[in-house]
Amino acid sequence: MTIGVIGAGAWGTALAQVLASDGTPVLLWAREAELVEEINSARTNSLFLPSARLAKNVTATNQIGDISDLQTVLAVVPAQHLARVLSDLPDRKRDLLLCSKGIEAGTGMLTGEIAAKAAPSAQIAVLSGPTFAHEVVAGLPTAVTLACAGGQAQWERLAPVISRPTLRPYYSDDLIGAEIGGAVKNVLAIACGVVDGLELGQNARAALIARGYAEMLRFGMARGGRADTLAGLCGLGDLVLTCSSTSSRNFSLGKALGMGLSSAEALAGKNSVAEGAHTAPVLADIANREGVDMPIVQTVAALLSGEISAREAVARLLARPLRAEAGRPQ
Ligand SMILES: NC(=O)c1ccc[n+]([C@@H]2O[C@H](COP(=O)([O-])OP(=O)(O)OC[C@H]3O[C@@H](n4cnc5c(N)ncnc54)[C@H](O)[C@@H]3O)[C@@H](O)[C@H]2O)c1
Ligand SMILES: O=P(O)(O)OC[C@H](O)CO
Repeated sequence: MTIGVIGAGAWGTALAQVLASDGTPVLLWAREAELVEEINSARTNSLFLPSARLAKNVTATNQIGDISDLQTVLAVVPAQHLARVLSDLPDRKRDLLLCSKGIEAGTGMLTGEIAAKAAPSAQIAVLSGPTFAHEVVAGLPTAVTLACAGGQAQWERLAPVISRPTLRPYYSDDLIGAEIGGAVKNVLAIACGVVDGLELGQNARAALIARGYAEMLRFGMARGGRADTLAGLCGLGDLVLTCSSTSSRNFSLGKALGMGLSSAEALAGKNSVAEGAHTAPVLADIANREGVDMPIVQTVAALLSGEISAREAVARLLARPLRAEAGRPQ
């Protein structure tokens, strides 16, 4: 059974390759015509994942209609483009796995809400977790959360289709928790990158991870997600990964901000996406509106907009009133 993958960025390419590693045919939709040609002839993706060497059972196409009849489709385009791209895919009853991590600017929609609108006949699942694409494509062991809207029945259908010796999914039925973990950790990784850029030390980074996790939990639970989901691969697991490495585009963006660049300077000329830069302002707005205390997220949004400098961002967080660590803010 052929698996469809929409989006040939780093993550779509890595997923296509790992799924093809047992001989399964994979059809990969790339937006860039020259990339289709490169994947099908040279079996590489020099634009988004230069380390990848793709199996011959990965076929690229520029026509999203070619994916139409496939029963299992992974959507791996940046969250800001998901609605547009899905609107080009004929709506069918199928399993649609959402693999991007972000909140749509303007609407504040999570990827599941975007997909429910654009692909109402599909049964949705969210695949998320600590997953650097270059490690997955190299065949290194990786575990993810697979949150299934269709519950156990969908999981039993999808688990054998998605699992591979180096890709281990864990079942969840909490789509909101899985989506929020992935979206919020990107913003927190920017904050941790700032700490690195300013050379503030590892104590500060660990403090940001722990206090950031408290923000992720508050927001996730306010939106109906569960704490045990956010304690798992798609929440804490991904937070720790992304906050610890310059392999993360979000962490690297934060590091550049910490070193004194503006967000425009730090993002200039990049063809890869740092989702946290798009998610931070909309997440900060939603948190404000809904009264969810998210000081780190608010500070990252202010830094990205140029309202404050990196040093002012740190000073702002350190000057907050003292409070209890656990429970609701007083
Ligand atoms: N790279 C990773 O390691 C990784 C891992 C897990 C999840 N993700 C998530 O996967 C999603 C895709 O990220 P990526 O790393 O594959 O992307 P990328 O940064 O490697 O590439 C950018 C992607 O955006 C697409 N794009 C650019 N403009 C577009 C437009 N107007 N319409 C549609 N598509 C457009 C490009 O075709 C390309 O596929 C993001 O939400 C990201 O957070 C990435
Ligand atoms: O490079 P980043 O910051 O987009 O992170 C990639 C993945 O989401 C890590 O799980």
